[in-house]
Amino acid sequence: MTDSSSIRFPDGFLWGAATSAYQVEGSPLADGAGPSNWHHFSHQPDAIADGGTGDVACDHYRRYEEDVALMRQLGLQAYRFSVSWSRILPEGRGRINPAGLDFYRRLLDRLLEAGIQPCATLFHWDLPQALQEQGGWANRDSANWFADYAHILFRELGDKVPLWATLNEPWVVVNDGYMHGVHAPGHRSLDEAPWVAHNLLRAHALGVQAFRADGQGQIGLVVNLEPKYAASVGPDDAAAMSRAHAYMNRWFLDGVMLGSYPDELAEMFGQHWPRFDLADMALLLEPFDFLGINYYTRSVNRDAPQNPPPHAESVRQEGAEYTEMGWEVFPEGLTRTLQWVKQRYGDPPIYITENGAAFADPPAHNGRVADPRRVEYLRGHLRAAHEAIRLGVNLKGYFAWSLLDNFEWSLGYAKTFGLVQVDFSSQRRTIKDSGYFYRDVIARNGL
Ligand SMILES: OC[C@@H]1[C@@H](O)[C@H](O)[C@@H](O)c2nc(CNc3ccccc3)cn21
Repeated sequence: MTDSSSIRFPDGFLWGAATSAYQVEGSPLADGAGPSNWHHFSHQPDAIADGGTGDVACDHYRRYEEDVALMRQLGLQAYRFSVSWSRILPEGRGRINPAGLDFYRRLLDRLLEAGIQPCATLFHWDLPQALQEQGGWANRDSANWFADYAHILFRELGDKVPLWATLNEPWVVVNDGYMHGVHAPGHRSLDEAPWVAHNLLRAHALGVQAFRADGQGQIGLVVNLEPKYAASVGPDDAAAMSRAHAYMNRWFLDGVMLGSYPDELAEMFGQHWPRFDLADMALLLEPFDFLGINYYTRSVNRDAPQNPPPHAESVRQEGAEYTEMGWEVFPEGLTRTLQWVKQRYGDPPIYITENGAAFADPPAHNGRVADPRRVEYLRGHLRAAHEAIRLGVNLKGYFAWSLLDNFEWSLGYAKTFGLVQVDFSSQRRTIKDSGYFYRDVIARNGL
């Protein structure tokens, strides 16, 4: 039963949609750009479910003006995108590629002309391959490479970007790229993973310091959070839930908000968990302006001692609705997560920087794409976000994931999250029913 009571968000609440460079741009080597580790990884045999790569994607590098026009049609107030590091610095550091900067200047100018606020993420997983070959995030120098890159963007683009994010979801880089090997660079190393996490957070902190010296506007960190539940009332499953919570939700936020890592991590990594310098942990506390939270689902966990950290596995819930990603539709988890962040980390300003769902959409017919499940997913999560505001959470805005159907990393192009359908054979865009629903939400500033 859909709750039909109308709700209104606070005046000035920011409504946007999000993408990332490697998932939408295509033209990965155009105009002097260097290869990223995702360009390298996606071209490895069997790395991507459907054999897809980011070589073309949504062709956004060339069609960005058409896509900004779509954003205007949707009435977006903001657009969250990421900058391809290897377009700016083809070797990851040193020589700057002016054509790379020029692309983002053109995109920013079109956005500002359209009255759309840019929200730029510096790193959304696509590390220059040249730096990956020097150890990537496992190399302690990576934090300095990132700070130098950030400094260039703040200097060259800073007058056009009011909202910056340093990193998108460091947890996924560690978990998928270094623990399970299903994302670039495809490593499986209990020794590398803790150092990669630490260097990512050092990079974030040095990036914020660079911003304080050269930037304008506000800067934040984007993390993915999932509320963890126990599959049973037994102690083993309760402990598994606690480990899973520490591993996904607390690892990075405790690091940058509390200056320490959860004790459970040293316990679950054992001899693989390093001793971190106190000076490093003090650096991590560099204050930033907002927290970006990416919310999609919850997970229900049971003990799984045979698994790598967190020695837990998720349990499918009978009777629950699931998306094409196998993620339970659980909007109440968003309210709970936002409240948890408020209470644990001192009520920071928060943007929901990603929320959305992959469903099997029908092909466009007569200029329409019926995606009722996505409409209901968005409706339910917007209600949950509003409930969090009612409970006192300092929620400043919401970005739907995603503006466009796009390259879903190791899953290729089969999983579609867009408010706008992309026919990848013709590159034709069609606004889905969920896009028109979201347009009306923005126009009403509510439901
Ligand atoms: O999977 C949908 C999106 C993805 O396209 C974005 O690039 C990325 O920022 C993103 N993060 C999540 C949520 N976190 C997550 C959890 C487990 C594995 C992978 C991602 C979902 N998504």
